Amino acid sequence: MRRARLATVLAVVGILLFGGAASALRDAPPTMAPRFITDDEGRALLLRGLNTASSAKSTPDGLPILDESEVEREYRDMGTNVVRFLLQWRTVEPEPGAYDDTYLAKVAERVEWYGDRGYHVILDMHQDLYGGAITPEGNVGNGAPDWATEMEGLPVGKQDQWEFYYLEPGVIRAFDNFWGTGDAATDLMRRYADAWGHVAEYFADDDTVLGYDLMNEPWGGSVQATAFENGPLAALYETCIDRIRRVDENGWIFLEPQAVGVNWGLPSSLPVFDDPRPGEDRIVFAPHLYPLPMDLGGHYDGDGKAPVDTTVGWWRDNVLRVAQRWNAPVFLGEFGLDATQPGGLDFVDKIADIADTAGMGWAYWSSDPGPWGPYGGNGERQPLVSTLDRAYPRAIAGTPTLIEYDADALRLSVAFTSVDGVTAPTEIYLPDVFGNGGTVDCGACTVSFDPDTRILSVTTDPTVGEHSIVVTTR
Ligand SMILES: CN(C)c1ccc(C(=O)NC[C@H]2N[C@H](CO)[C@@H](O)[C@@H]2O)cc1
Repeated sequence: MRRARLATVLAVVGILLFGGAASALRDAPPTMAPRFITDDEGRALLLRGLNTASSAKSTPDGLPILDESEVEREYRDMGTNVVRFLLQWRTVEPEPGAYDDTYLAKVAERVEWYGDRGYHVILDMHQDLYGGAITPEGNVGNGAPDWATEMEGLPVGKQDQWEFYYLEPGVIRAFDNFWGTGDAATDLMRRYADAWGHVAEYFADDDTVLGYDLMNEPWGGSVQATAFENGPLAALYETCIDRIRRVDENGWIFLEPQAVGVNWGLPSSLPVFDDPRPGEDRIVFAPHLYPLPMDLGGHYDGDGKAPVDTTVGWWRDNVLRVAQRWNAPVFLGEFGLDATQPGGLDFVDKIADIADTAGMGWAYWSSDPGPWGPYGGNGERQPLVSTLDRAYPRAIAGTPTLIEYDADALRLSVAFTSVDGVTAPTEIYLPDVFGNGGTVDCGACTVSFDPDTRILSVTTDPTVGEHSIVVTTR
């Protein structure tokens, strides 16, 4: 088994190196996402937040272990403005065609906790390894309900590394039957899309729900890469978009590429999707980032930094190429690590800096207590809190052209071009260390600071084309 695993690793590394080299030979990508998610005032949103929460994968009710005081604490400590909130298909639709609105009401209650604090909520239909029914104990996979899990008696052998369950015959068959790429032509994809239609109808009028992340880290089973992304995955997304747009014309729709390869920096070949809504498309490219050198046990320190920097560079360029091809915003739905490992906080800083300059939103994986999260097992604040507590422009009154935060110098620089009809102020979150509103250089503008929310509002003249705002400590 060890030889097989080594072969797998070497094959993956080889694919990655080839993919990276190929990436380097392609046209230079843009330096910033071509579009941004916008709010009702037309401002460009820069979303910063957490995934809440992995615990939802295993709770009987499919809800994250969370109370309102933890939402309050997250805002007070880190000033975040988005949450990627995990849903489970198993609890949305516990029986075929029977939707659990009691569960959705509990989700809505939690959405309100965030909305009361100025957050946007992205609903993530989460899965890992298809669903709980892939093993008798139900403690390996999550997402799909048992009734939608058709393994046809194929085995799922015990694996000491969870990722290897994806290669087990029973898991592959479950995915193939979902995608309709196996022998059994099932209607599971349609049921999944109908479930999204129900969720979207339930939240269509909830202004706190920004949109819908259609499937977490899709896996094609026996169909992989371009054949998967351009085949069954594209078909699922098109069907879900249709169901959602029948009931919600305004929710943003977050589409993830396949996880394998793209999480590490290889290019996605997802096709361009049509959004039938009136007005501008509201489709967001929503990849995850987990550099392979770190997935293989490397740390972001010493000699370990260079290979991570290289693959993260490929990831950024390939993601921006898709964003350019789609003319879409980018939301990094997951990045994270054991932040207590050597270089862990430097890695988080690096990714947050890249997302700033590329105009990408992000949700850190995850809010769950433990070494990956901002709080420890006893709720104690960990160094990651300060790393995530960054100044950032939550909402920008135009098209951003520069977003840069120097965490050492404590200086935030924002530049943007005015957009007709956008007159609401640019809103900037400032950590405590900036003092009461910081020192603002913004030319002819007016500023106000709310010491409770720590939001600096900068009103600029919409008749002036270009604007620059630099904030330093008071
Ligand atoms: C083989 N396949 C399909 C695979 C392998 C590895 C990951 C992964 O590490 N994902 C990163 C994190 N994302 C999930 C939650 O979305 C976490 O459980 C993982 O740590 C995904 C898929």
